[in-house]
Amino acid sequence: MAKQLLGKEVTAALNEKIKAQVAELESRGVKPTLGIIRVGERPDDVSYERGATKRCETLGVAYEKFLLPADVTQEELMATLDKANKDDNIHGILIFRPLPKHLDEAAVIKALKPEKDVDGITDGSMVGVFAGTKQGFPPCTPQACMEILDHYGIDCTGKKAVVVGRSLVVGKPAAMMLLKKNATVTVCHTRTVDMPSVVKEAEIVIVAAGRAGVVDGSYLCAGQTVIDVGINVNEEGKLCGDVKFDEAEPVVDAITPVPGGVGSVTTSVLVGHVVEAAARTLQ
Ligand SMILES: NC(=O)C1=CN([C@@H]2O[C@H](COP(=O)(O)OP(=O)(O)OC[C@H]3O[C@@H](n4cnc5c(N)ncnc54)[C@H](OP(=O)(O)O)[C@@H]3O)[C@@H](O)[C@H]2O)C=CC1
Ligand SMILES: Nc1nc(=O)c2c([nH]1)NC[C@@H]1CN(c3ccc(C(=O)N[C@@H](CCC(=O)O)C(=O)O)cc3)C=[N+]21
Repeated sequence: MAKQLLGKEVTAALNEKIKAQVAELESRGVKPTLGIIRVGERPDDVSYERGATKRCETLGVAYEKFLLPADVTQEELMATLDKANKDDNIHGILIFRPLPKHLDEAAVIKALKPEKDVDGITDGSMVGVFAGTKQGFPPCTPQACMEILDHYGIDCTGKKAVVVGRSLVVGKPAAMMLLKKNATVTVCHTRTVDMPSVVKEAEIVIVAAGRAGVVDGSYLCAGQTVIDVGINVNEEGKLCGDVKFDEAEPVVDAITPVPGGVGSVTTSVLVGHVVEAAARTLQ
């Protein structure tokens, strides 16, 4: 039976640190505040927003929502972003993605102030992850994966790691972060040949494909740590990951559940970035 790597154990430690920083900032007259820009009502945007705002509330961080209709024009969206960029009382900005197809996402990302890029989507933040320099913030989800590994003392040095997925939000930055931790990293995607044997070779597996059950028991073996990033809704309307948990759990050493794993750590990391962005304005 695998050890379960629980988000709430990881967030407990993170949250204490964040609360202390919030108290310190408040004593200096700063209330850390997150600006949330949401276009339309996509269910996964709404559920991420719910998780993020709840986390803000429990940690004493304020938030302001900018809700725009799904058919908003590029000009209106840019004007909203400009307002949030210029507002000194907003320290971090979260823009849900992907944006509806009629909008120019690249132009929106370009316009976001790097200091407020708490979700790590600007080019500057990416350079930070890839070159190891400190600008912007690392994307929250892959950072949450690293927080889980760190919290449970899972050392990556010299280990074989596989990342399933190569998106700019999760897969690619996760691979860079594992590399920084001295793992030997392989990245799988839809064109990978014989994925089961590639994944089976790894000691650390991060799965971010966005397909329920894409990794089953045939990919896994004893000795592995599995981090399941996927958030999918199954036929019964329940949240489930990209890994077949029932097949993985009896086999591997350690695994994150969905829900209760990466997702809950992601929101703490996000709020931590807002607090850090607020602190940087005082430096
Ligand atoms: N826990 C959290 O906080 C968060 C969770 N998520 C979840 O993580 C998952 C991934 O998100 P995201 O990276 O944005 O998704 P994308 O759809 O942008 O990327 C998915 C990646 O997985 C690869 N992939 C898809 N299917 C397969 C397959 N059958 N075999 C191998 N590779 C495959 C794709 O390959 P190719 O490039 O070849 O198409 C692509 O690189 C989603 O379930 C999302 O909901 C996302 C953000 C935050
Ligand atoms: N710029 C941007 N960054 C994102 O990271 C991003 C995005 N846009 N658009 C939408 C997707 C989807 N996504 C979710 C994250 C958590 C839950 C979720 O359900 N979280 C639960 C916990 C789930 C669990 O415990 O695993 C919670 O926080 O309470 C859902 C969806 C982020 N995304």
